[in-house]
Amino acid sequence: MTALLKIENLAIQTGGKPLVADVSLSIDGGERVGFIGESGSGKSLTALAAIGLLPDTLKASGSVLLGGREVIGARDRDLVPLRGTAAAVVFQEPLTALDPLVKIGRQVGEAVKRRAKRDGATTDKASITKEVVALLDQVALPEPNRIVDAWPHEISGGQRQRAAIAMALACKPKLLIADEPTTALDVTTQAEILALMARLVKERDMALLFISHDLPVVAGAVDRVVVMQHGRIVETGAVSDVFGRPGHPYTQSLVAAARAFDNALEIAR
Ligand SMILES: Nc1ncnc2c1ncn2[C@@H]1O[C@H](COP(=O)(O)OP(=O)(O)OP(=O)(O)O)[C@@H](O)[C@H]1O
Repeated sequence: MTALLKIENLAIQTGGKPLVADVSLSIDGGERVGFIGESGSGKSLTALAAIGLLPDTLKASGSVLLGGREVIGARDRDLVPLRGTAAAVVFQEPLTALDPLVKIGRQVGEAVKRRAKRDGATTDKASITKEVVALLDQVALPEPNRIVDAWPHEISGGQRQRAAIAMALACKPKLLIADEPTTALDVTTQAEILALMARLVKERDMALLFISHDLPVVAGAVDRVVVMQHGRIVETGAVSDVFGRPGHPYTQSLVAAARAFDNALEIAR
């Protein structure tokens, strides 16, 4: 089977300074992979490189095959058809994806329309609206008919993240990249969004690249984990192996910190 995403020897630099080095990683259809590591370890840059969204000031080398197409060095217009279809991204802050000046229904509708055009399906207003409402319903937004007409600031942070997920799903991506999708949310909402993503990934048989610095969150969301430190992969393997018997000192410290936190909660109970 061809991998959905195959990264080989990825390096990212700025003005000669290495930010990411020697990253190789492959994700097959339906696989759920977690990226874990401290802030600044290169997780987001690796994910952006995977879909060709690195800022122009950064230089990438190596190879990134997304849906069988080389991303590094490709022209942006050649990558546009891959984005949303081969892979779609959900960012930490939903307003990265949502335009604050455009109503939710119209934004999700634009994404649905792009998909319909690509598939040669009808793009009349009634069918687009119907699909938008169905998508908002799938991400469990209450009263989707009202939310269609809402501005982003009129709904909660958790609801905005649900709307951003609906937009990401509109093009039926094979791989969903979630970059700290719950970090900006309160704990209860975090749990709801994680449960939603787990359900959608399963129902739609998508692969998942889940980026987080929160070890318990990653452990619950994926099967395989990649640990990054200082721009390099230091350990990779099945969640149960890496977190159960961490080999690298950095992973050991992450696991120890998560255990200490768990114990503190236990004592407080
Ligand atoms: N546009 C940029 N120009 C220069 N350096 C950058 C740029 N974007 C990120 N960096 C640097 O690259 C390194 C890796 O950043 P990256 O955002 O990938 O980390 P991360 O692991 O995703 O962290 P976080 O969890 O905080 O998002 C950091 O040192 C960061 O400061």
